Amino acid sequence: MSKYKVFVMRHGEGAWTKENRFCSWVDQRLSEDGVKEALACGHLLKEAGYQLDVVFTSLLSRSIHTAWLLLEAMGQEWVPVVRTWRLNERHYGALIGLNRAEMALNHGEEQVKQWRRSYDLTPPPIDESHPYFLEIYNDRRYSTCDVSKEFLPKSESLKDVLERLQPYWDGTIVPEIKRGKLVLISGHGNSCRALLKHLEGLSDADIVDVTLPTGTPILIELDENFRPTKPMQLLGDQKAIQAAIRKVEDQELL
Ligand SMILES: O=C(O)[C@@H](COP(=O)(O)O)OP(=O)(O)O
Repeated sequence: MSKYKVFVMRHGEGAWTKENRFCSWVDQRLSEDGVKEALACGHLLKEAGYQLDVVFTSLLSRSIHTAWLLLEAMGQEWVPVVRTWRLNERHYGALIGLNRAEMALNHGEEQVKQWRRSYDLTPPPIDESHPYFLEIYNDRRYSTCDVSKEFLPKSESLKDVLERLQPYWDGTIVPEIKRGKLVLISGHGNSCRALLKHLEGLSDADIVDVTLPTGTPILIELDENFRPTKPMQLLGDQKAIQAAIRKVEDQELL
């Protein structure tokens, strides 16, 4: 029997999703479609009668704006929004800013798929010569983290994301859920995949086939031991959701 419910969602479409570039820790805003997606999620949850108690986001604007828009559409703007770097998108290292299809031209589609979806492959790290290095590491938000700047990642596999996310899930989010709070996590494609791997008990091989569309709330129902009681549910029009998943999967195609 389900004791707890939690929503996990990837933010609305970001400006660089449209340009097919690895965005990762670069702070791009939502595209016009991304704004519409976030509002539509809010309407969907409102119509279903949900009342949120707390929303967790990353430190990146696209995840925070998604939370704000969703809460506005629900008429629940007062609900606390808690930000943490531990929900940031996976750090794509030297791949940040690069176009996926161009990468496939140079390295092959299979290599790009491996970089994007494998569990324990870490892309080459970012270094100071990278065009976005200073923009990321000189940003004041990263002085507010619970680890000092020099220990923040320079590249991450999905496994690394789960390792930095899990202590926050266990220590901060789970206690809120246990207190009976309805929690929504407005995260990113890969921070949400890491969390779903953990919650759904997916194998390293199975997580490779999980791709998340933007702006789609995923409802997870858990028993008292935080084990799923039913398959996760992507809420909304199922045909549109499948099309949106295919669109993300096809980003590395030539
Ligand atoms: O970093 C990015 O560009 C995407 C994920 O890229 P893929 O893993 O799908 O290539 O993250 P998000 O848009 O969810 O913040």
